[in-house]
Amino acid sequence: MFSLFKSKKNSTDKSSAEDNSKTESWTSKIRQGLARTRQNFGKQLSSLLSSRKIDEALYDELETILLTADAGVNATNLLLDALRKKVKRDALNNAEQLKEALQETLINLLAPLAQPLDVTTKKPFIIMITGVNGVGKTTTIGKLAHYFQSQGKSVLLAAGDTFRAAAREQLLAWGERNNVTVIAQESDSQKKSDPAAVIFDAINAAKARDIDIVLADTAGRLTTQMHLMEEIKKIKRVINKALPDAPHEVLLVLDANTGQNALNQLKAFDEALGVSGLVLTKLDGTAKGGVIAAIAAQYPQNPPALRFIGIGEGLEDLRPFDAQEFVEAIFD
Ligand SMILES: Nc1nc2c(ncn2[C@@H]2O[C@H](COP(=O)(O)OP(=O)(O)OP(=O)(O)O)[C@@H](O)[C@H]2O)c(=O)[nH]1
Repeated sequence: MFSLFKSKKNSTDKSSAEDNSKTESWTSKIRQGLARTRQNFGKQLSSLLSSRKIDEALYDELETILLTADAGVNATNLLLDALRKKVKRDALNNAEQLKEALQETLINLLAPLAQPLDVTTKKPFIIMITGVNGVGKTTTIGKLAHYFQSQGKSVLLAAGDTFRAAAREQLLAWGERNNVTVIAQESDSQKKSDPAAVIFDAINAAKARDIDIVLADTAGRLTTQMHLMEEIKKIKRVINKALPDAPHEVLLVLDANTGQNALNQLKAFDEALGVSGLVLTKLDGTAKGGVIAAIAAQYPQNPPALRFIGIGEGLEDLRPFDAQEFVEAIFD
């Protein structure tokens, strides 16, 4: 009894130690991933806030810093208004207090975006991945599959990007390495590519194999390519035929480098498909992580669910979005 208890305790200690080291490694990873934004935004802030009194000139400079970090006009105004109120209410009078107040204001703005994806409500849980060309859809699918597998879920991939041959190969290679089934059409150039049919087959395979999650890739498309926007609507309809009430999640992948244009992409894909969640990729490649604030401020009443953020090309470089963790990582 005692030894059982002891061994259990040891294993709990071990797993909590593992959890702690995982958290720590993610914390340092996210700091590293967001280094550019921190160097741009955090450093400018630090120099602005060091040894300055809180006056109109400081607010003006802060406005410029937020705008250059791609926070956009709405988010910048919201943040500055909230900050002014806080300064007044709490009678803040030094830069260090202002910095803390800004962190808090930012966390308040971003926190509503943090809505984790619950994949346990359906089985198989069908996730359709969309977005414009090159934003990182296929890479995100590899990372998501890795993430869900690490949570003990079984995953099946549908190579629905039949347009770009490399996307199919990318998924197949990933599936082979990680022992995940990938449903793809045969690489027979004579055959007409039909992304909807590939995803339809994948859903049936997932049902037959009792798989937890299907990740369906789709080809990149510009929102102005009307025929391709019609095609993606059709893919969604076909998914729904394969499994009523699916897809359970329409994930729009946005590249953090696209700045304010991300808002236009969100609007257009949402109108076409009804987007239920976002992934913001390549935050490591940009000094302008402020786009996240722009997304939050665009829909203050009904903020979109930012499910995951991508901070690198590696399999581990994707995590659920956490507002506090993010804000702490962009401050010096
Ligand atoms: N630095 C960095 N690179 C990323 C990230 N996510 C994806 N990439 C890179 O972005 C490039 C495009 O990624 P893909 O996954 O092929 O993009 P896609 O959206 O599937 O592309 P299309 O199918 O052509 O629309 C690749 O070189 C990826 O390695 C990220 O979070 N950080």
